[in-house]
Amino acid sequence: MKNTIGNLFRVTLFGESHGEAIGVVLDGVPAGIEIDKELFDHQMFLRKPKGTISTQRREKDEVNFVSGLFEDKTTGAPCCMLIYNGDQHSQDYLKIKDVARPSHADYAANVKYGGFQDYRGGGHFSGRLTAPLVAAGAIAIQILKEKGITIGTHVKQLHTIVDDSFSTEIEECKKQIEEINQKEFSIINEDKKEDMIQRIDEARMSLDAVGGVLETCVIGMPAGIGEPAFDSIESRLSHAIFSIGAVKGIEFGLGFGFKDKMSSEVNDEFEVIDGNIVTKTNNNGGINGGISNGMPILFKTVVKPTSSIAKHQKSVNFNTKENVDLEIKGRHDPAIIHRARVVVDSMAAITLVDCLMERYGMVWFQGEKK
Ligand SMILES: Cc1cc2nc3c(=O)[nH]c(=O)nc-3n(C[C@H](O)[C@H](O)[C@H](O)COP(=O)(O)O)c2cc1C
Ligand SMILES: C=C(O[C@@H]1CC(C(=O)O)=C[C@@H](OP(=O)(O)O)[C@H]1O)C(=O)O
Repeated sequence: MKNTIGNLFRVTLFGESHGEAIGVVLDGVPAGIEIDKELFDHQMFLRKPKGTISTQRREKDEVNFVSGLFEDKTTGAPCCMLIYNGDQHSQDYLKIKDVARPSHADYAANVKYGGFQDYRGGGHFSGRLTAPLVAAGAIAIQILKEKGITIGTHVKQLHTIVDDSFSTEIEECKKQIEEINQKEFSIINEDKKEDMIQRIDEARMSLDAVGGVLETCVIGMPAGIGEPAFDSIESRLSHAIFSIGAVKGIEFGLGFGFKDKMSSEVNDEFEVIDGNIVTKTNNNGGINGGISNGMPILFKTVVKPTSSIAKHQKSVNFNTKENVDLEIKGRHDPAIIHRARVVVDSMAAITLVDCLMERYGMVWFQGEKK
């Protein structure tokens, strides 16, 4: 299994949804950082399921720092964060242990691990594993914040309901990011919120699920970060964002919208404002040649509808090789997208800290000497 991402700021993910615990080891954490407890707890809170629009599994998601923290500050040693599981209903999975849930990882994992994988709750493939990613991401977000870099993600589209986009005016966009980062349901145009929540509830009541599109903006990223070709910021971010279950697509800036445009319509022309080089538009999402150009980094992520739905489906028993009728019991998210938004922020932050470290070194982030 490949469970580590990052070059200098490295995240190793472990655990299973119905095992004793899940967690991360975060290596390359600069020393002397005092964890902002309020920000940390807030990030964990944003991922937690609430109400009827999320899974009914209720975990405490308390993060235990096992190492790397001394007298409230990071020591520079690997930071191991552990989250105990407590609300598993493993019997829900016993009956379907050899049946592939359509669009989930069961069949593929069974082939790869020869049936030894923990099938309960999707095991290591569960969305539950995003809790430790958010814990690691909270530290990355704090590190970026201290350097004036902010990240925000909102539900741009839920099924067919569309939210406004981030403002093209940087100060206004910064304000929007601050606002959405406080919201449990991340949306720019509040008038759309009830419709979206209702759509998720309708999906749940009809034993179905919905997906959508997240839009992410990073402001304050300095120009000149990233590498050409293989380690472009686009590839690094994509690698990280695709580690989130249910993500099926990502586009930067105008992305697929470039397909029917003329260059003269979409080229980002440069200009100098108050001595700073900026672009008039940002169709390239703040990245040229794989390297940041100082404009906001903009990308969209498609999150598919949750695969485990209660509606009757056709599948197979991969042991007996028989066709079977499947009705999934259990406590699943009728939509993932509103919880995934903070996971996207987290994975983006982890990636960008890593990219910044490669350019400026770890000392750039280190706390004041005692
Ligand atoms: C926060 C979060 C919650 C999720 N909840 C569920 C769930 O309740 N039921 C489910 O079938 N999939 C859920 N998923 C998605 C699965 O983890 C994912 O579909 C599965 O691992 C297969 O990966 P793939 O969809 O990327 O192919 C969730 C994902 C995330 C990020
Ligand atoms: C528990 C969480 O999400 C889980 C993600 C998940 C999946 O298949 O990804 C399936 C469900 O697990 P279970 O069937 O054990 O209730 C969700 O509840 C969480 O995110 O904390």
